[in-house]
Amino acid sequence: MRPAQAIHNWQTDQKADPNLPEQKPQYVSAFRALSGYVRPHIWAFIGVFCCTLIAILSDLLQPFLMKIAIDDNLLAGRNDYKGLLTICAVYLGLSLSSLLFTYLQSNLLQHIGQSIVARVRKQLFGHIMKQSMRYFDRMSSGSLITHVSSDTEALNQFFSQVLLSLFRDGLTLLFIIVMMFQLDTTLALYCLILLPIISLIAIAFRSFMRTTYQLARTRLSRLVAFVAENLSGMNLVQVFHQQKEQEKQFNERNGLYFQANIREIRTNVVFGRTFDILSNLSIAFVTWIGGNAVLGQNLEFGVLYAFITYIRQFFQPINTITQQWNTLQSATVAITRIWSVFANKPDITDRKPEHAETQYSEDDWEGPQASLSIDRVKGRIDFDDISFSYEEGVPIIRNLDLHINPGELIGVVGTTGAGKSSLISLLCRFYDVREGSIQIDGTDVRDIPQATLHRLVGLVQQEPYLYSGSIIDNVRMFDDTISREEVIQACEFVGANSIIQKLKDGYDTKLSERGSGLSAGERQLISFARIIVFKPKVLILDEASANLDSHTEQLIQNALHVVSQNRTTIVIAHRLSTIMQADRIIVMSHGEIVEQGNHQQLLEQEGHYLELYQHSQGNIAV
Ligand SMILES: Nc1ncnc2c1ncn2[C@@H]1O[C@H](COP(=O)(O)OP(=O)(O)OP(=O)(O)O)[C@@H](O)[C@H]1O
Repeated sequence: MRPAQAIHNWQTDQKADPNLPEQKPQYVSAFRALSGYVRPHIWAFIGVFCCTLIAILSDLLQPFLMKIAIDDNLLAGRNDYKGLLTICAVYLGLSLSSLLFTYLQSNLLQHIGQSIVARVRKQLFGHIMKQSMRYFDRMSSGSLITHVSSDTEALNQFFSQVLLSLFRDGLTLLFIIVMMFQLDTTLALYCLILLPIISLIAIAFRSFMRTTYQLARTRLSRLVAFVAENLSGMNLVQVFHQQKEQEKQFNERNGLYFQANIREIRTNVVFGRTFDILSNLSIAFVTWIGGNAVLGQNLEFGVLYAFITYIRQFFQPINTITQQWNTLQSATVAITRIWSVFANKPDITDRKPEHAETQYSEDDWEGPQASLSIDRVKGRIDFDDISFSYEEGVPIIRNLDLHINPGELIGVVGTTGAGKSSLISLLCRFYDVREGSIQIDGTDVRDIPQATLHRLVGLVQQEPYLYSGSIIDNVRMFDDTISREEVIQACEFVGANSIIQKLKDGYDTKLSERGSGLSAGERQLISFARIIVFKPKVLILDEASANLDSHTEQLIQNALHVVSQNRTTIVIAHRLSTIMQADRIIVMSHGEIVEQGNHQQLLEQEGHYLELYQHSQGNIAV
């Protein structure tokens, strides 16, 4: 596959130069990485090349045509009106052709750029989705969002601006030089003296402008971060009457951004004018040298006219090419960053069955491990002497043994940081154990395809996540094969129906981001309904630690009761009242099980559980 080849190229290049700092543009490897994406569009690129060529030639033949009109017609005194009209018609045709082919070239290139970017973005998102939780622990969501949005956009700029400019402006410069030599070698050589001077000035200005541009961007991002922080902590700002202080800080940042912007605009204007002056000086220079030659009858007037026009056209491509240097730099950094995401292989993957050539999916889960069929799973869970740590040398769970019978309701309690959530993360295979094994009905979870495992094990999280969308879609997780009736039935089952009916549009009520229009308890009830419609064999509930009102708490208790029927259930409890009726309660401390038994037995042991119970009776959170 071509993108795979591109990634391979990128990885090879990284190995070849491992000491390069991450942010430094690596032009060669970036271009090599892109090659795999470019190949499918090769014919479109050839089309762009042809259009560009025709557009450039149409532009550059116009002064030449004027030269013919002046020297061969007007100054030759031939009074050839027909010839003049033909020249004017060809001139018009060339202008139209330039317009048409520039339009085609730009449209085609935009289309290629956007197609490549859409493909990279799709693959990038898919790749990120496959990463394990360990990866998300390391990567901030902010930087991942940047990779998927702005970095891919920088890729688009690479095609639509950098590539186009290198291509179009490079060719234009080349053709102008060829035309000049074609017209008059001496005058062309004089003009070439100007080329390095103009280029040096343009480069110097560009690098100065880059500094001012970066300063403005940095100040803008500080301003945006400040606004974002204030919006998310708005209640704190209001409670502590910080409005005036925050406004003062905002004004300071706003002022700095304003200054940076003004500096950027000024630099832009100075650069633009300097370029204009240089252009005029060059024209004056050519007019003086060329004018003398015309007066001495060593040069035709039409040639001088054409030269002056070419000199005018000479500046535009130099200006654009130097402008693209910044874009090229940021695009290559972006490409390097995108490919560093691609290069990261997910550390939790489905194991291949023996002798299989390809990664196996849930459909071919019929290997030696596949004696487990979803419908026949009873829900026995064995944690066999497991040990786990997030970071090397910092054990979180140590030699833990826990055997849960099918249909058992297990409560897990313990102090904060005891390792309760980590235990269920291992069962869901968000992480892999370092030692020991976890089995469902005797099959190691590492041998179960992840898609199947996540169908077997349903998780209601401490902070249930609701998506922007209707309640119906949130319950059935956008799976249209689940009918509206099934959703309503599930909601009735867990007692969420009466709450949903009271909402403005009932089941069609659109929830805002993360379901912020609902209370924590209501969100939990909806996620219970989700569990019911997906019918997992094992249910894990990481109970919300937030205080719920007694009515919602009762609703949740009832919901838990109904969803745990005939289903192995593990409840991580923050309120002991939730699990007092559990078949067995596990007490964890520092990654170990220190006590287990039912509520009464544990109270009688007069150990950790009793202590937690007494705390909870005193309304202190466990
Ligand atoms: N992603 C992570 N990376 C590194 N350390 C982590 C991570 N998640 C949890 N920990 C650490 O692992 C330990 C156990 O955390 P865990 O969340 O399993 O505890 P818990 O018993 O569920 O606590 P709580 O009751 O507060 O939710 C804690 O010391 C925590 O800081």
